[in-house]
Amino acid sequence: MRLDKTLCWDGELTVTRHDRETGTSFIIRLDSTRLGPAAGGTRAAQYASFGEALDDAGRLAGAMTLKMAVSNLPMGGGKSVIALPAPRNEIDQGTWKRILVLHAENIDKLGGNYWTGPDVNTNSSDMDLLNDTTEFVFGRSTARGGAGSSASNTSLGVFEAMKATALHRGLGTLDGLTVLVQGLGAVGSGLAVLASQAGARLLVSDTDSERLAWARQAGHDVVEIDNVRSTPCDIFAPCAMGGVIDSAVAGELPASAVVGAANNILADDEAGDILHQRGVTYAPDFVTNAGGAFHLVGREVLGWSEETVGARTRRIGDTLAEVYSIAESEDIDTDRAARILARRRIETAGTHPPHTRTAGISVDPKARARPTRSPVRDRAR
Ligand SMILES: NC(=O)c1ccc[n+]([C@@H]2O[C@H](COP(=O)([O-])OP(=O)(O)OC[C@H]3O[C@@H](n4cnc5c(N)ncnc54)[C@H](O)[C@@H]3O)[C@@H](O)[C@H]2O)c1
Repeated sequence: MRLDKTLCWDGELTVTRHDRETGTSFIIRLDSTRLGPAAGGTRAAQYASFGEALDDAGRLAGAMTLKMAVSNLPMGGGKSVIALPAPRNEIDQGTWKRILVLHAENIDKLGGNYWTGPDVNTNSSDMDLLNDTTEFVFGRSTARGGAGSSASNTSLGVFEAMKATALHRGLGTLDGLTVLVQGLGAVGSGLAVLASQAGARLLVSDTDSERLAWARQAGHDVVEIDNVRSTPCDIFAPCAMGGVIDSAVAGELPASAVVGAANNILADDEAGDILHQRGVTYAPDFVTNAGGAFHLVGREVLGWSEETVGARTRRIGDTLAEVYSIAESEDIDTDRAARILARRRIETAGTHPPHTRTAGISVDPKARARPTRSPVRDRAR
């Protein structure tokens, strides 16, 4: 039998559904539940084909497995993709609500083996709506018992990663170093404040003029968008979007280290290797930006206190030290080293038997709002 490449994905489970009324396709992929229930956001986007949407869900679910494992979170990796019939901003409120209710039904049927949160084109209000139907949701609004924005904790984690990387690279503390932050959004602006308080000189870049005005007022120097990757600095911090370092950029980047919040900073496999050959220390993004997961999953799924979330986030520097040690001893790039560390943690963990996974992570019932309405459960009654 000849199978399409997208169907030969070797994760644990793929769930798909199509809604003829709205023309929407739903995909949930569970890459691994070895460490606990799979967790990963819900991405809503238009795709050229169903295969492309399946591939995206699989790739993103795999990245979540690595992020959870390397961060020692008792969760696996999964991801949802909602393949929309039109751009998100052209979908009316009624249609969007129907789409979310159907998605929530799909999640609920997985019985706690998959938890979701916000991602591209979904936000905390959407998570509240999902939570009307299923309890397996994090990233809800504070009014609904959610943990609120994860951005400031992500900034803290990236800051810890930056300090650890500067030390590892022989640059000492951040005091006096030049840090270039690309993207002054929720995470980048918080990072800029922390790095500046630690004595770093800030270079910043953004497409938004209001954010640049804020930066100028704070005394930071602005770099033109097109010059970001050719401006010399000690630490380059991509905090806008992924794919900013391809092999060509890696070969020329005038920085000693790269430490940012953006997901998938490296555009291709060679980029990490080239940075390694050139002695540019790259802090793998799925290690540095885990503060967001600690905040949302920690508070809303695992029932952690704010103190525990903070303590776990400050240990991101220790995880990076382990990654750097593996990279040095095996003479490999740091991205590969982080994947090795994640896989070691997955392989040494016991397999969770089915139906005990949710119990195994001690979900705090007080931290959870029961769904007000569950079409799936209501039908079962
Ligand atoms: N928020 C979190 O907790 C979290 C957690 C993990 C990873 N991340 C990742 O970190 C990154 C930043 O997240 P955020 O929540 O701050 O997003 P955000 O949307 O608040 O900020 C992004 C900023 O980048 C700017 N920008 C866009 N294109 C740009 C460009 N070409 N050059 C310079 N600036 C540009 C935007 O104007 C905006 O200010 C994203 O890639 C996100 O996926 C965020």
